[in-house]
Amino acid sequence: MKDTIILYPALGSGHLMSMVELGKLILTQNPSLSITILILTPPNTKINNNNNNNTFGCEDFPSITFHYIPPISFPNTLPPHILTLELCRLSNHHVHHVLQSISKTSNLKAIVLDFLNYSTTHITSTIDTPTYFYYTSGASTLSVFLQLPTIHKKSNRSLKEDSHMHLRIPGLPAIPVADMPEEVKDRESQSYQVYLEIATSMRDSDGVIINTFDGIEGRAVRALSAGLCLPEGNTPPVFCIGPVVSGSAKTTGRDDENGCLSWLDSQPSRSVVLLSFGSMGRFSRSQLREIAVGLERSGQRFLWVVRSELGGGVDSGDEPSLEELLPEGLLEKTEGKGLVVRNWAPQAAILNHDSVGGFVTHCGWNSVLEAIICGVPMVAWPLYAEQKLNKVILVKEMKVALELNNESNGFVSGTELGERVKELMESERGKEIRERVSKMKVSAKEARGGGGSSLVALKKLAESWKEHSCLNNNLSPNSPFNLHWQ
Ligand SMILES: O=c1ccn([C@@H]2O[C@H](COP(=O)(O)OP(=O)(O)O[C@H]3O[C@H](CO)[C@@H](O)[C@H](O)[C@H]3O)[C@@H](O)[C@H]2O)c(=O)[nH]1
Repeated sequence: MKDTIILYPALGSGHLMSMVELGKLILTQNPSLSITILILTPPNTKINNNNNNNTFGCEDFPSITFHYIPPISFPNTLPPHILTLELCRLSNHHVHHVLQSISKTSNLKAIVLDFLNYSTTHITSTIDTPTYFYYTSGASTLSVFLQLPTIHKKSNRSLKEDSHMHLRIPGLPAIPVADMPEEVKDRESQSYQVYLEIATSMRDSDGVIINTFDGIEGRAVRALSAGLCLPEGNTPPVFCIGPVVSGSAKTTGRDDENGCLSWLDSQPSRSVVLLSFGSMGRFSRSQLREIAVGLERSGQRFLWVVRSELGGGVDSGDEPSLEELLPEGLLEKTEGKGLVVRNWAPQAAILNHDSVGGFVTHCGWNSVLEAIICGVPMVAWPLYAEQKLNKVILVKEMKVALELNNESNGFVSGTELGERVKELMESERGKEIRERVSKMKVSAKEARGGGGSSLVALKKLAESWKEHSCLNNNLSPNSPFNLHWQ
């Protein structure tokens, strides 16, 4: 029987693609393993059986197979982050059946859950297969999240009541409580309970795989690995195997549907600022106009991926035109010097283009890593989730980004944006940031090269799997857990 690792990404392309890349990395170092990736189907949609290894860029990895979890129907009115968690919870009985069936023909060596799929630990805790988490953000934010159960025990106040204070965590700069994710600021909220459970599950797991490397978060990685962040002594083993980025970030792939790459070909080296805000970042019309004003004032060349708030709700597809959204004449005035594209652009390949010299980012971790491996300095404009924490690390610790001043409601003025973009591209401080990120680009390559820290961590991880002898007997159809789900 073949030794098999199960990977279970959360819903959403960022989580799925990152896990697929992790699978490829594992196989590159351990070719005798086989990998099964479980894929959640978005609620109320049909299963897409047409996807095969080619769809995920796995044509060279026949040992990776994909298993689609059948779709679940439930009201689509939940906020996206709760919907993701709920879908996983409701899919657990399917996952149990899948594990049962795979265990008949393979030695299940380990299960790797996206941290958002923590509810599947209810299943994995009943079977004798080690459970690991894949944390798709950095070591610094992981250190912060792992504190939650400790903070919860020590105080009965909500973080929102202490927003003027700072958290002191070994290996990290002082973290303003105001920059903590909104989801964990109110103890009475559902999301607070969820993140508390995620943190507890990660602490209790067999290990946490982190998409980072020593060269960018060395202090945080060392403090975390040495158990300094959790003095109670329950730090899980951590494996920093990054940077794991999508295939297109590593190549100069010419998938250029909306002409971004050919437009960049006509621009001077390192002259263009990219503005792109992840898979979900959307702005109000007034904020979009202010960005336009700021870009014009900055005098810099730009490539801007515009995504507006939807008029009639996310599902209506009701989107105003660019002409309606942007100040009159902007597109004509900036012709040749600026390119505005709608909704999506091949970001990784753009960052890899020689003409790009700066990046205004929402601080999503994949975007941060893509910028670092291309040596592109950043302006940090966090929007939601753990992005404000990433900003603190990018600005205060790694010193590869400039911070934007915003109003209490998050609104950024055109003047502020224009000044920061200009500072990044033209000032001495911008030059220092560029030099620092260029060094990190080199260390990213070293981390993943022979003898590099990430390959060493990956080897350690694979050794921990080898130690586990196959004991899948608890997956028998009569196990108490099985009865529970029937
Ligand atoms: O026009 C676009 C916009 C995005 N991307 C790609 O989409 C991914 C976006 O990932 P990321 O930067 O991590 O942003 P989110 O999609 O917002 O990621 C979620 O997941 C991340 C990893 O856990 C968290 O750090 C973020 O806060 C959370 O919002 C990246 O690979 C981008 O290259 C494109 O290719 N084109």
